[in-house]
Amino acid sequence: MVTPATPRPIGDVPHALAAWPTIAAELEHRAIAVFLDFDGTLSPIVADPAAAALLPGVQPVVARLARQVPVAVVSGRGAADVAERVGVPGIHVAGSHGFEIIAPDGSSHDQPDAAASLAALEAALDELETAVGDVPGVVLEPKRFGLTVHDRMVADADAEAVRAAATTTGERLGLRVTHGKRVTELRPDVDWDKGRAVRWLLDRLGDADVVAVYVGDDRTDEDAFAALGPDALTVMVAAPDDERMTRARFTVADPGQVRDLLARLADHLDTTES
Ligand SMILES: O=P(O)(O)OC[C@H]1O[C@H](O[C@H]2O[C@H](CO)[C@@H](O)[C@H](O)[C@H]2O)[C@H](O)[C@@H](O)[C@@H]1O
Repeated sequence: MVTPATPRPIGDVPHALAAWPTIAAELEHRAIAVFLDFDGTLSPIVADPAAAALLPGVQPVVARLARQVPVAVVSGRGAADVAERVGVPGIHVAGSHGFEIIAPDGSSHDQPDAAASLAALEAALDELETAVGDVPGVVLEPKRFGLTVHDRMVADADAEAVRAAATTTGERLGLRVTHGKRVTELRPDVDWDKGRAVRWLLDRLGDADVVAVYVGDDRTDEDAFAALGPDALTVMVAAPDDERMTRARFTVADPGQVRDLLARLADHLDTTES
């Protein structure tokens, strides 16, 4: 059982690139597995969720890492959607916040209790199409095991009503409702999240001593930081003046610094033996 690290203000968390010598020493001669969030981590946040794409230079470094160590992308997006956007073969992809996992050989694993919520998710989509589908700027993004209601492109005057409608509908249908970066997310109300998915993947890698490197930017990534505990190399993507709390051990400011950190990790793996 892992004891989660204690949350602290993001501004108090050391910067991963400044702390690189310490990190490199910690990783020396250790087996590593890399877990990466997508939106806000590998891909800059943009207004239209359909337009999100890897930051230039990220794909080659993720591909390079995937040739060195196990790599998984862990996203709130649907697994097929995020796999296509990342476009790197040989990696695991955990989509719908970890409810659907695609292995490098293409085989897939759905969290077994999630299917019971498929009817509720369909009903939520129908209801919200009627209730808020015509509000200018609203984007409804259904995934295999989730529904995201986006309000980033909605006028400020309407955004709260959109969030309230999504919350009310989700709760009435027995779904779990969470709020992220200008999104209301509906998913199965099952004891499963990115943290459980990452631990599930680690169990299958078959090396109890592997060090998990996890990089993410949002509340759902905090579930992974908590599940991995203080021995993992957890990195929060956030500006130093961000007022949130995090359980991550390090920060970087943006996806450009994520790319730089991953490149350092790949260089390190080239020069050391695990
Ligand atoms: O776990 P993640 O990979 O970070 O996915 C979380 C949600 O990210 C996406 O929405 C966010 O990014 C959009 C594109 O930059 C942005 O428009 C939106 O405001 C953000 O919340 C994605 O569209 C969702 O499905 C994910 O659940």
